[in-house]
Amino acid sequence: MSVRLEGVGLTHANGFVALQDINLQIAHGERVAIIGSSGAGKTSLLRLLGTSLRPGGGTLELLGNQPGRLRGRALRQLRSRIGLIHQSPPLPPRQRVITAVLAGRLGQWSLAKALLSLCWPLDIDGARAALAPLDLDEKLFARCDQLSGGQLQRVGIARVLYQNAELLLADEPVSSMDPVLAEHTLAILNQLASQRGQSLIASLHAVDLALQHFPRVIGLRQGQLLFDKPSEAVTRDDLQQLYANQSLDTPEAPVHGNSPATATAPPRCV
Ligand SMILES: Nc1ncnc2c1ncn2[C@@H]1O[C@H](COP(=O)(O)OP(=O)(O)OP(=O)(O)O)[C@@H](O)[C@H]1O
Repeated sequence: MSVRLEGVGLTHANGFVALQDINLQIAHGERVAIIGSSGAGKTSLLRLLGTSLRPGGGTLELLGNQPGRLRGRALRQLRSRIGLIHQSPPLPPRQRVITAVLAGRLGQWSLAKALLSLCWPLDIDGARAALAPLDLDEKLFARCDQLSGGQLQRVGIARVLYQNAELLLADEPVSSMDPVLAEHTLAILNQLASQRGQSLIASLHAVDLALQHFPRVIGLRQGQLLFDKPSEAVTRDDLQQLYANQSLDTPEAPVHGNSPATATAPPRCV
């Protein structure tokens, strides 16, 4: 299994319960989209899988390891096998695109090689090859602050493709792209992940893209799994239930309770 969660919950530092009783298994090489309304917990789930957050309860297994039991080098090794694609890639503005892409392998290189690569790009051909399918190879030596938001997102994707991780986690990876580019980029990402046997888990607001590109779709609502099924089995009712916005439907917004389970609107008087 690439990912296994059993009864996993997540409470943020301020006490907000973002995820509850998540049970999920994702096999090696599977491609899964996570959909759900704003605040449903998609990013929180991806951050758990990326090991930047720890579950408050339950069992989390990633690539055969329980990250909570790992420390130091072992944890770094596990992280080097996981590729993170951010909605806004955290790239230093003055950094060259080539350096940003090559940084994908910093976790796999020796300290000396990593430091050298930051000063002097070591694998120009490799970086170009990662950018080429995303039609960005002509920006190889551009500075990151000279790129548009959509181009930066593609640099973030190229960096993870160069990393060649076993598990790819993408949080709204095409949100800054126009519809045609978003479609093209998601197609390339899915095609490459599929060819390389990598698992790909992506959160998306664009339901049509999720259904079109991913064989399996998970619906997350208020921190809980509402459905988990093949994309062709997702129904209009599933989506209506997923996106039914109780706080918008009700005349008065809820004022008490800060967990997804308790932050439901009061019953309506008819
Ligand atoms: N660091 C944090 N501390 C406290 N609460 C948080 C934190 N991060 C997220 N939350 C809360 O957890 C809930 C889930 O947030 P999350 O970012 O996972 O949702 P999301 O589904 O990714 O939303 P969006 O689609 O808007 O990005 C939200 O109510 C959010 O306010």
